[in-house]
Amino acid sequence: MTANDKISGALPTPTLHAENGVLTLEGLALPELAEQFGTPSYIYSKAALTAAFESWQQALAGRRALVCYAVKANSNLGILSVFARLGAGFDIVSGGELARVLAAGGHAGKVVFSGVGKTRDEMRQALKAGIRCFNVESAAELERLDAVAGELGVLAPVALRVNPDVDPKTHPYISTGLKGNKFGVAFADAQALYRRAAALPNLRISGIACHIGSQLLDPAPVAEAAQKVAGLVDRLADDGITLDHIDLGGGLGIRYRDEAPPVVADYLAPLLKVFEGRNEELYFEPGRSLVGNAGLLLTRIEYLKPGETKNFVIVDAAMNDLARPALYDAWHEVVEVVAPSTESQVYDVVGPICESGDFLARERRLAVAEGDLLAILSAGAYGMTMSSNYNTRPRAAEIIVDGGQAHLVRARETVAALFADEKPLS
Ligand SMILES: Cc1ncc(COP(=O)(O)O)c(C=O)c1O
Ligand SMILES: N[C@@H](CCCC[NH3+])C(=O)O
Repeated sequence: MTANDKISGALPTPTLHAENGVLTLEGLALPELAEQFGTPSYIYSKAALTAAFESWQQALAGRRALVCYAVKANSNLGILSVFARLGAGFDIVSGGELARVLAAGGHAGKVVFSGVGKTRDEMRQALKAGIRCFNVESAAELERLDAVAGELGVLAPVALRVNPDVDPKTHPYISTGLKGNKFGVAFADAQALYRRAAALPNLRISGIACHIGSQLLDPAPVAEAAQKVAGLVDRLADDGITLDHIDLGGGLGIRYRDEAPPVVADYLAPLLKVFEGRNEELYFEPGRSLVGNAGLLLTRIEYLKPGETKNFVIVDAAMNDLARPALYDAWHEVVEVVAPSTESQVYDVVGPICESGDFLARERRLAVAEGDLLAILSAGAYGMTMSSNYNTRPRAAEIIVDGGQAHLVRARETVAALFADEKPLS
């Protein structure tokens, strides 16, 4: 077995390699990045981000379509600027995300605004910026948007997010298109709501949207939802309501462990078949599939702690940095950054936070010693964006590597900054 084999087998990030027994991302050695930027740090590969975006664009070539990156997956300005330059649109769920997109050089005219709880302020902000479309999620929101647009003297472009009641066969916390979910308007109510929207003076009906869930590995439920939506679009046309776009949401899954998600072209094929011969522009809102495997979390081992029933590796990253394992029992591959020379043992990889749920991985065979580095893979999506300051832990630094250069795109937080806006009671 070579030193490289000892690090790992197939790595899910296309630009992550083992070279002479050391993990490198776009040719940059992870131990040197740890020296330069400290740990824990999120490290992303621009080439991997670009390749992921291009696979969407290639799969949609020849079709009028807009890929709106779902900002919630990773909202760092560096990441957003990469996608903005590649021509992406953006799917946002808050005024904060809109501000980020604009600060990163994204165009408001390519922004769609999803979410069930848009405030009046957020509506005003988005209308003034001139976003492409509001994905409206309830009757009450429709009325509010009409009123806010009326006050500003503008027309609000709208799509209704419909709930097609299709089972996406994913984790219950991240399925969004079933009847019991808070998202979207009931399919059966959609036609009447479109008629209502058409009667409101300050709305311009633009499209229809749906999103059934995340980490989808099977294209069939999405195609089923698309079929339902296409039927509804035809019934709306019979009512004299014509739509210029159909937004099919995000959801394509990635490989964390041994999943076999379809490549983008195979995921889209059954969907595109549904829309063959139709003229509506298609929008997509992928998040995870664009960033998930373009990033990793680099962490250093503080202690090895043999336990009574299990062994622990205590690292300097924790559930505040990467919440997915604690929240969903999600699996992230953990890899030694330097080919090990010691014997392996089975460990739980845990952080310093005072919660038994503070684990990053459980029951992993690792050959490690105090001070070694570990890479937690597939951490580019819903990693940093779901991080917190629990236990007054400053959040990690974020770095984008690009063709041999490493760019710090978010400095590590300082403890002082964490309570700068607080004061003791006088
Ligand atoms: C409306 C909407 N669009 C897009 C996404 C992005 O999903 P994913 O990261 O699974 O592609 C989500 C999250 O599930 C969402 O709720
Ligand atoms: N946060 C979830 C995905 C949520 C999708 C948002 N609609 C995850 O880490 O898998």
